[in-house]
Amino acid sequence: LRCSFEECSATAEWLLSRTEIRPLVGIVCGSGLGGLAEMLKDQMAFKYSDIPNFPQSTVHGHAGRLVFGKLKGKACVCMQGRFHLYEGYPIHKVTMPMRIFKLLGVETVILTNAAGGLNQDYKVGDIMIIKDHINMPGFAGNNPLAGPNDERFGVRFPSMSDAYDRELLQLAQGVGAELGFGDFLREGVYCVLGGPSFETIAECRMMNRLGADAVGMSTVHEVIVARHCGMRVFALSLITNQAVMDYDSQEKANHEEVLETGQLRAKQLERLVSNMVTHIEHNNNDA
Ligand SMILES: O=P(O)(O)O[C@@H]1C[C@H](O)[C@@H](CO)O1
Ligand SMILES: Nc1nc2[nH]cnc2c(=O)[nH]1
Repeated sequence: LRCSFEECSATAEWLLSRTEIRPLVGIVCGSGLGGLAEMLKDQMAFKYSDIPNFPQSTVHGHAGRLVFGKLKGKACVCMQGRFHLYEGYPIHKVTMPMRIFKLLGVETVILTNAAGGLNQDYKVGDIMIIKDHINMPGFAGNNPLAGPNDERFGVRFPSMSDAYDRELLQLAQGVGAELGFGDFLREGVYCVLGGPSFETIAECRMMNRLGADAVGMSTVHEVIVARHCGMRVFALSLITNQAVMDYDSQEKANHEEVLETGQLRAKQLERLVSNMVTHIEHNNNDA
């Protein structure tokens, strides 16, 4: 079976036998946002290539390491590099790390990504808290839960109307306001596409009309699998570029700009995430 319970358990046990850290929070770093992992203290890092059954990172800006450590005293695990559909991985491989998180004991997942801004009020450098998503590959049947369902992970038909935890969203708003980030902190809808080509002008206009505020190539698949197995989810997008909506514009989306904007806002993003982590409540606080 693809990414079966047994396969995921073997990977989780391999990791648990090599570190004493028992993470309650799992973090995923988006393009150019790998600095988040560097915040962890008492680090223990594994290269993806050394972890049994783990995919490899192939994208510039995604280091390919799983880092365990403490963030302000809280045990965390951080993916420094994620997997995308356009790398050629089947969708269940893209999301497999969420099941590993679950089997490591993670209760809360924090996902980050770099995204293009569709909302005309957004500026490059804005941080958008994701309140909901539009799953374009899902419309075409490409859902990470397609195939036989293993009840040990979750139910056949999981709800997605509560995908993004509202308490965590409130917490992020509060922490953001305390840090003085109000001017560039937003809340909106993220739309995922398969990539790797960036979208056309007509596609951007369409998504905007459909209610999307930002567009990207990740996160949603991971959210679905994380929710399926009962972890709480918080996600945010760094708006690294304005989606091109106008035929008179000479702008063109490019990955270099995405990584550069990541660097500009990295420190603020790290502060937002680390301050949030200190406030997250867990059922099991003995790790
Ligand atoms: O992993 P994320 O979603 O942050 O990466 C985005 C989407 C593409 O992988 C890349 C495009 O620049 O950034
Ligand atoms: N699809 C998509 N992904 C992105 N990641 C960062 N910027 C963009 C963008 O404009 N479009």
